[in-house]
Amino acid sequence: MTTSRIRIAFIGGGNIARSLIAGLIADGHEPNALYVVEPDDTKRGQLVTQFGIIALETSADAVTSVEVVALCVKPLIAPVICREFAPALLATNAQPLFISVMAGVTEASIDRWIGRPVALVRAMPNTPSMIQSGAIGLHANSLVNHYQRNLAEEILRAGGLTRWVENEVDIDTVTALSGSGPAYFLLLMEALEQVGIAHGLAPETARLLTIQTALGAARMAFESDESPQQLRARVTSPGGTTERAIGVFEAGGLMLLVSEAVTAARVRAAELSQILAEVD
Ligand SMILES: NC(=O)C1=CN([C@@H]2O[C@H](COP(=O)(O)OP(=O)(O)OC[C@H]3O[C@@H](n4cnc5c(N)ncnc54)[C@H](OP(=O)(O)O)[C@@H]3O)[C@@H](O)[C@H]2O)C=CC1
Ligand SMILES: O=C(O)[C@@H]1CCC=N1
Repeated sequence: MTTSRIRIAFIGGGNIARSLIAGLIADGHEPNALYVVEPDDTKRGQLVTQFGIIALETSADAVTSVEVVALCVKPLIAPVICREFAPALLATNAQPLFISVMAGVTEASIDRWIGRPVALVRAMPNTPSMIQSGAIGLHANSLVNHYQRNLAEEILRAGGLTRWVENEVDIDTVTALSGSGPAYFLLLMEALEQVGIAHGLAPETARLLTIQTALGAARMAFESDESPQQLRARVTSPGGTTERAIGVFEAGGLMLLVSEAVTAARVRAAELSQILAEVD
């Protein structure tokens, strides 16, 4: 079977599932091989209309008839959904590959809620996967075979760039860096746009200049062999305007602030793991 016909069931049809579904379809995946389990009637209807995929109300049928189950619900309802489909899974010989995108939900917790160890890849995508520009960290447990590892990578690559990490705990760092990362860059863009407007630019001009600057900086960093630091030095003329602005960022402790913010996100991922480790 070609990968484009592999049956994948998404449990939860929210932001991140939609990003991945959009990426897969843009990459040529057959919509009628994609299932989404979503309790809300209106959302189910929208998913069918938008993507032409198959929407189901409950997960039990889906998990026993697909090759891949993608767990895309909020971390705190992970125990509920695993327990919802576990009896159906345990009653059959179905051995789907599980892909979990849930922040802070450990492989051990998922095994415990399902009631037996399963082949599981933890993936940490981000919302730019919607336009195939995602950054996605992956970790496989010991039950994932070579074929499933390649399959998981191929599925997630439809959303953007993929990188495997060595240890499961590294997924918390990926979550804090690139999972949440689009929000950090967008926050800076919000700030630049607002200050442009405050200094008299037309709102549309401030927004477009900000967006294009972010895009240009990202593309330059992506396409160049030089580091962001080296590229930054080329914008920063001695005695010029950039140097003055960078001085203000440095005096305000930007590097430390970024470090504290990313560490806080990582700590939150670990907290979620801890809270959920206590749920049977
Ligand atoms: N958003 C992001 O940038 C990223 C998110 N993640 C992870 O992805 C996961 C999903 O996040 P996100 O997509 O933003 O969240 P959303 O709230 O957008 O999506 C979750 C979806 O699950 C649905 N749902 C609730 N209960 C059930 C159930 N019993 N069975 C099936 N579906 C159910 C919700 O429906 P309803 O709203 O009707 O309750 C909702 O549509 C999270 O675990 C998060 O950690 C990972 C990387 C990035
Ligand atoms: O904020 C969150 O918890 C999720 C995980 C990474 C991005 N969004």
